Amino acid sequence: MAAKRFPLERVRRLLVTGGGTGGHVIPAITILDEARKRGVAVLYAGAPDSLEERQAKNRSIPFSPLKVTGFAGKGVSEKVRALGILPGAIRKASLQIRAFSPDLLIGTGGYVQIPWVVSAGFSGVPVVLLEPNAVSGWSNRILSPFAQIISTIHQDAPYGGVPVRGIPDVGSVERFREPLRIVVVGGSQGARALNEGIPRILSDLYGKPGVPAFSVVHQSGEKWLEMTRSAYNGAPFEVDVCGFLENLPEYYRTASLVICRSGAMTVTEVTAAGAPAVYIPYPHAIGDHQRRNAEIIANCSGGWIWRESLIQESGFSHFLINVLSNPDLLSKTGENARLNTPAVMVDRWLERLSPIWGNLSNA
Ligand SMILES: CC(=O)N[C@H]1[C@@H](OP(=O)(O)OP(=O)(O)OC[C@H]2O[C@@H](n3ccc(=O)[nH]c3=O)[C@H](O)[C@@H]2O)O[C@H](CO)[C@@H](O)[C@@H]1O
Repeated sequence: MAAKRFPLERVRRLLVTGGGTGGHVIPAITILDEARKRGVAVLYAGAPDSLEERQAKNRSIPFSPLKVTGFAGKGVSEKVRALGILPGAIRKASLQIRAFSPDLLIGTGGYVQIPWVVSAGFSGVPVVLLEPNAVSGWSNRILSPFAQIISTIHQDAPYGGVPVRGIPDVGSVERFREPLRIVVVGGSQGARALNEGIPRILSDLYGKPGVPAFSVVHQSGEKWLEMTRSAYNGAPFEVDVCGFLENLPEYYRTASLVICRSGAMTVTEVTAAGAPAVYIPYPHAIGDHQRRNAEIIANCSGGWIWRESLIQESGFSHFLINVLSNPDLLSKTGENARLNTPAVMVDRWLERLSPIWGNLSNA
């Protein structure tokens, strides 16, 4: 079969930058994999000894490490140190950009992208920034003057949507047959509050009148793995606790209920899979962006939001009993989520950029 045309056909050399957390790394890898499949020369730029470097190495994607420090939420002295590193980092990024000579740079977020986006902007390389959150992150906000396109989560915006590797086929999935499958996900680093709270809550409600039998998969983050495993000791149901799960969308595809944080990619993948979910936003996220991510879906009746500080109260257990015993409600909620997902197949997302890219390269 003939290879599909690369949507940005004038792009022969693509530089992607962005990292720090899974929410920035996963879309970067998705875009890089797709471009490489189309015969485009790629380079991934991020921090040394990081999740992005490990993911690039696992896939043999050429990686350019550059040390930068974050500013947001830091004290004054750390901010000054971060600013001090920046000019040198911008110089190094400029040299790398000159050597690699990309036709396009795509930034997927995080402070690691700053020197690359600034250098690309000054070198006349077109820049696309992806913002997968409902509220713009600080690095995207300060970098926006360097970008030709800022891609947002809004499907109806000209360059909107969040690129994913696949939209799960859920046609034949029987989500609500007993035992139900509950998937608990804390995000790329895990979530302490979910690891500490959810095992006891689920253990207590198992076997309550009206609650169907269920099994649990719990992604804890590597750091909390042992603690979370012991929190499930003696649980009356089948449970699998993992630090990191390689193919989370596959778990969402068959989940009866997901209990999770509301990081941008988590919301994108859960909704793309049509999974009903209880979102428990990280309360200290900058600008409360996790709450805003979840609100977009909850406002379409595609999920529920619970405040972290309330999950230990009896109201949360009653809520879980109510939804678990109501397959119609679960099913309708999952369907609403799927209809309102920000997820777009990565090739389609790249195609959406084509018109402006065509104009730029003719300019
Ligand atoms: C605490 C915090 O500030 N978190 C931020 C971080 O979250 P975080 O890094 O947790 O990001 P997301 O929830 O957006 O995405 C996690 C990504 O990692 C993948 N994954 C995760 C766990 C695992 O075991 N296996 C796996 O593959 C998921 O499939 C997903 O693609 O970046 C997001 C994107 O800007 C933000 O919205 C979040 O607020």
